Amino acid sequence: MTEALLSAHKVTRRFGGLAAVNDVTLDLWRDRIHAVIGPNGAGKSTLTNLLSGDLAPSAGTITLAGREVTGWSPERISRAGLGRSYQKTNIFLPFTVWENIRLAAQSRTPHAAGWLRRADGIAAANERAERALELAGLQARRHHVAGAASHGEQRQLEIAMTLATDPQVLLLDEPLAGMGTAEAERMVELLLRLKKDHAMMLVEHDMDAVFTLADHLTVMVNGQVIASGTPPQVRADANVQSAYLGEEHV
Ligand SMILES: Nc1ncnc2c1ncn2[C@@H]1O[C@H](COP(=O)(O)OP(=O)(O)OP(=O)(O)O)[C@@H](O)[C@H]1O
Repeated sequence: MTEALLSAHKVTRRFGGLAAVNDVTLDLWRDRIHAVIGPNGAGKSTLTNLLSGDLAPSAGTITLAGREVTGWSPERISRAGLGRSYQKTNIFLPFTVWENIRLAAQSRTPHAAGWLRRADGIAAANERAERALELAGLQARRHHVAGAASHGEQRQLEIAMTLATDPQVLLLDEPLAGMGTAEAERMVELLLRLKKDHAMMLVEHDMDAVFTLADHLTVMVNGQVIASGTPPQVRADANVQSAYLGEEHV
């Protein structure tokens, strides 16, 4: 059996007396979407920050593609194969869609000495950017100024910029936030396309999308995992029903 691409083992993060993430264990596998859900303040963003290296855990270990990465900087974790989209946009609005993706791809180019190696790096960055543009379905928007793109297209662009760094693991923080029905449907299709070559963790409040997309669900409340399993298993869990889902998905 192949191993998980990303594993968090008994990860805890305290802020003073508060355990925002408390003893959380979770595995992300290629070709699977793992949704993390829970009410506001449950610890989902803190967990994402721990996995991406934006925060260091107070306890526990994180392994990425077979290497322990606990305490590594976000840049080093990104180079090791983790891509993360942020709730707050990282897009340069005056630049075109292509320029934004190209810049993200270039951030992965080593600062090689010598013009030949630099030229190789530039060609590789162009290829990564082309692939990301196509995967995200933004070819027709290539020359559009990012600031003039719709909200849904800007979210697609954020994902394309993440893809341009060639990640194996994707952490997506509310990719459907603020979207209308048609935009949300396009994003769901995109995420299903991306699942094929990536391990994906999805933090999302849109329960229809979560139950459409997720192969595995982890439910957090007050920093702790209260349930973890397939969507039918989680749907049937009495604790989850009372803590979070209410009646509509039962
Ligand atoms: N830097 C920080 N310092 C102190 N407390 C924090 C910090 N970041 C988060 N917290 C607290 O940790 C808890 C978990 O917050 P977190 O943002 O991870 O929850 P969340 O599930 O992502 O919520 P939401 O769905 O609203 O984004 C909350 O009580 C929050 O106030």
